[in-house]
Amino acid sequence: MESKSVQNEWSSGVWAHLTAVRERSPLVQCITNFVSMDLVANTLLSAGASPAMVHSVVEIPDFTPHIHALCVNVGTLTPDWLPSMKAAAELASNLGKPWVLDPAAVSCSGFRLKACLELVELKPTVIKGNGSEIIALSSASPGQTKGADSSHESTDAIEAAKSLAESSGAIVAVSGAVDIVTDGKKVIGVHNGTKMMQKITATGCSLAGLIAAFLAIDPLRALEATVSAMSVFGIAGELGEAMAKGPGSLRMHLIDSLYGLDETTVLNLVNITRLG
Ligand SMILES: Nc1ncnc2c1ncn2[C@@H]1O[C@H](COP(=O)(O)OP(=O)(O)O)[C@@H](O)[C@H]1O
Ligand SMILES: Cc1ncsc1CCOP(=O)(O)O
Ligand SMILES: [Mg+2]
Repeated sequence: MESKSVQNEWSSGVWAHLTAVRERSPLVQCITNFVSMDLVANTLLSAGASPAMVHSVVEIPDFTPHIHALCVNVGTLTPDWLPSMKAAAELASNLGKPWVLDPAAVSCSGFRLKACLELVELKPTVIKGNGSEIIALSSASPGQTKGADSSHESTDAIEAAKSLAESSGAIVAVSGAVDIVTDGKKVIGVHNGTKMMQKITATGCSLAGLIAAFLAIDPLRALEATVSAMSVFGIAGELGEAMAKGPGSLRMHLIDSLYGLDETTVLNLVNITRLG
């Protein structure tokens, strides 16, 4: 159990990050899958950020220099999308802009795994996946696939996450019942969220987009910004579930709750611990 003062430090950090996103409204470029475009954009808007789903390779040289952060998600990857992802990632890295890689459903095919390994070479600030995705990417081998869903607990992926963080230089975030965030040494657990979030497609993708927005306002503290984004999204899910009748209405209430989050609620509900 964390001491009260450590918990308070995390809670006030989470609130400070959310306030900064609302005040500064960072521009977040998302090259994401077709399933998730709507929910990712609406999640970013509700949090106070400004989403732009710009993915054509011909637009990247003009547009990417203006963004504050980038999110790349391979959930519906085809060969013609990969050059855009690489161009945007490379430009973001060269310009010192933070970017997030979501290796969604990385185990679907050898093509997707190779693409993700190539994207990792372009130095993402954060890699966010579910347990199965992080285990597959870390070992560079696909294993069994359940598509975009995880067949592992996030806690099964702690060693894989640490090893991927060490080899890539990225912060690695594993979503699940407990969200795990590591820089390869420190391991932080975020205990916010609700099981029903798994029953809404693209909540993991939306979380990756939200992490990009939080990185935009605190790029030098990528681990803390990632922890804050995960906690905020989880709290919105918890509040949303209390009003929801099922996944359909949770989707709506999650967005509304994220939009309406206030300081007292955030300070009361943040649940973050050091796991290692
Ligand atoms: N069993 C659970 N309990 C609480 N929160 C969960 C649970 N499973 C997933 N979540 C939350 O749902 C969101 C999406 O995570 P996840 O389902 O792991 O992503 P993905 O859709 O990429 O597999 C995260 O905010 C995560 O914390
Ligand atoms: C169902 C599906 N199929 C390809 S991408 C995708 C969405 C995955 O979203 P998430 O990773 O947030 O569950
Ligand atoms: Mg996912």
